Amino acid sequence: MNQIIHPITSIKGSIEVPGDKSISHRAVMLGALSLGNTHIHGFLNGEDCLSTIRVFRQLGVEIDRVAETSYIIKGKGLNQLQEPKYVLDVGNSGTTIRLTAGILAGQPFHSVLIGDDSILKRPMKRIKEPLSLMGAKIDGREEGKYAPLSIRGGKLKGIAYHSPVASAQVKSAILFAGLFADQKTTVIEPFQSRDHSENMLLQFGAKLEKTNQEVTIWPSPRLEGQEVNIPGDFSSAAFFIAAALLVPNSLLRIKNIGLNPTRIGFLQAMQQMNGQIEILNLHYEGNESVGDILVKSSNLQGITISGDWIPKIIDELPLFAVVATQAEGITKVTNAEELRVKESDRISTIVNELRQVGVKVEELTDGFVIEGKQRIQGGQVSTHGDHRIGMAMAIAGLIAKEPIIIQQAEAVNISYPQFFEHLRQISTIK
Ligand SMILES: O=C(O)C1=C[C@@H](OP(=O)(O)O)[C@@H](O)[C@H](O)C1
Ligand SMILES: C=C(OP(=O)(O)O)C(=O)O
Repeated sequence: MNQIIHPITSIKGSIEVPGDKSISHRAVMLGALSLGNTHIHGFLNGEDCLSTIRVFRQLGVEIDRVAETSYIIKGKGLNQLQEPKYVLDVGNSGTTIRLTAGILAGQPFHSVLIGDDSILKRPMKRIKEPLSLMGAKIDGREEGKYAPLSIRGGKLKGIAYHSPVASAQVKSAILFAGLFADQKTTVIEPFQSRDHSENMLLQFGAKLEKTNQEVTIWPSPRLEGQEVNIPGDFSSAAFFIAAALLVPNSLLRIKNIGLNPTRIGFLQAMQQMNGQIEILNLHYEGNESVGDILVKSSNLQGITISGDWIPKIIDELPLFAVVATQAEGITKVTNAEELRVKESDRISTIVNELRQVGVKVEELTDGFVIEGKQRIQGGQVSTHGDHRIGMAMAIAGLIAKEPIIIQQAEAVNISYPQFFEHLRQISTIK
């Protein structure tokens, strides 16, 4: 499907975005492992989270949709998942395959995880290694480098693991496996990654201790079903933050957004670049901070981002590249080599798609450099099947000279099916 994005004159009004993708996955998984029912409100009905529901249904969990974004998960407890008859297909979702692998590592049965062409290229050694050290038998294509993954789980040993990457998916897979271990399990990260798993494990009654870069979990006798109210996804809100900052005469309120400090590196970057952004109505929902974001059009200044900032802005970096084209001076991102192993190689994809619409970008092995205040031309681009590339290029289209046509635009259904409709609602067209 092609989607045409026309230049607009302003962004106005207020908007709510769908539920947080990371939290939606985890609510299904921990709900499945708990005793009693888990009521989820504000679930993201994007393809990735629907893949998680499908996989856990195949593991014998009853999951009922009771309203548009509300589900009841009828928990099986830690030890009653069923051996699946068929392979488990995670679609496009890295979070589903890696976190589910952690849970399956603790199950006394065999299972196979597969996914789409993009999943088959994403690195799996990063979870195979620690889960194998814990005692699970895991194999995959090219000596365990890639899915399909075959897992024979069982009784696990607690380990202390220094993860070579700052990845919440790796950390969460190990912590979930740690629920089934014989003693405590510790994960140490080079930089802190998002901590939704830790927050939710605590909410469901697990024994866990954390500092910024180190988390320890103890094996659990049981988890208890919970009420989970999922806030809007900051990573989805980020597209509208960028739109309101870049399009002149804009004022936008984005309501009920998750503002977990490990997720809002993009917000901090925009503020450091002189973006006029206010947080209103800040409060806690479960263990997560939530609030409204008020954004005004702004004159942005270039900045440099690297190191511990990267995990906190990781999914917003393609969008950050689009914003950088409009900032005064030079914007530079380094240490972001993880971008190359996402749904697409997000460094080369965003660099190439921006070049398609006339932007000059320097590609680095671990990031990019963009000199700002460039005029974006119109033209044809493609998502390359990557939802975040599609939405980032749509924001470029709002401020381009001519319309931008986005090919394979259906990719946005992975994390934000209503994205184009919502964008239209807040846009004033020329
Ligand atoms: O745990 C999660 O929910 C996620 C972790 C991040 O991936 P990594 O763990 O690979 O960094 C992020 O890019 C992804 O969108 C969601
Ligand atoms: C990288 C992403 O997700 P996942 O790893 O779950 O496929 C993303 O949503 O940008």
